[in-house]
Amino acid sequence: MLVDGKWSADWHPVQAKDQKGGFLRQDSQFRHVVTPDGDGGFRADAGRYHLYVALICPWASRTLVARKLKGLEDVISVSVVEPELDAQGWRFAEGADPINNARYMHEIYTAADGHYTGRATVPVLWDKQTGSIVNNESSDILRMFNMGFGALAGNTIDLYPEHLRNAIDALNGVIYAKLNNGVYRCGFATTQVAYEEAYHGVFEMLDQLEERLSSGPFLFGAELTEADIRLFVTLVRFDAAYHGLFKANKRRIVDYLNLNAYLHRLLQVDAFRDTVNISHIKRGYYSVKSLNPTGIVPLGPEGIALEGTGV
Ligand SMILES: N[C@@H](CCC(=O)N[C@@H](CS)C(=O)NCC(=O)O)C(=O)O
Repeated sequence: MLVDGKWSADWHPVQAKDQKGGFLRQDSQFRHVVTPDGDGGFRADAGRYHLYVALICPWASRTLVARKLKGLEDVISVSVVEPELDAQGWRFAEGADPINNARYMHEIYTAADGHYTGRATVPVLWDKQTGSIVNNESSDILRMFNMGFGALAGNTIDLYPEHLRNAIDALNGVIYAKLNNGVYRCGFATTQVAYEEAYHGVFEMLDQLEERLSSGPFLFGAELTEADIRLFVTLVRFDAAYHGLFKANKRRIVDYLNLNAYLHRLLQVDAFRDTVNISHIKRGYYSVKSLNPTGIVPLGPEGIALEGTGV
């Protein structure tokens, strides 16, 4: 991580733990918002913003799905980091960052704030005009892509409709705690007790969702919302990475009738399918040395040989 703008120690997935040895995720620090009229300082202009992502990362993938669903591909450009994290975290291949010409993601953070202390996470929404980070919190970026770009968006689908907002927020909250972040708490637990607590939460949530999706097609019936995006990015990684590497191994998604059908339903939509890259997902997660010291990437499971275009 960065301490006062300097890369301080080799990258490690766990920097903070709770009293039981549970994994704690850091809070995002850049929380500005892009709006159609720029009243908060960042106006939605075509070509002004750049999105930094990793295709292994569920949080970054949320933003990629939303960008594509809203038809913002020509408005917001993208850079993709290499799937494997090395001692300095996320790395760019030669030429992958035409905006800042960075070699590592942490350079984007120090370009925005020379005294930044924290992890250099993706996604990041970068403002080319002021040379700064607008936001590094995927849930904010998702909402910005839904409404903040106004008429620049290529279509009018509303992923956070007024009449469902409270219900979406409530569902997002439990799915995040027990499942989206729950799988990480399972994988990065440093005690048996923390692991078991996280494990039970993951499968309680999957069981509840299996039930909920018996009447679909989406989490809120016929309306596709941001809650579906946030669930999808975890489901699509589950059998390939979380079941094995993170020891979330009571069941796989293919073992659930409704969840599996839902996952495949979403995969028929370009914005979902095209932003998935299973090879990046497997290589990336299995490169985490503390969980997989040999770095061997498993060949299985079969039946998920899904290769999207990346972005
Ligand atoms: N709250 C952030 C979390 C982002 C996050 O943790 N991203 C991970 C990748 S999945 C990351 O970049 N980790 C690198 C690190 O922690 O050093 C969000 O949702 O945007």
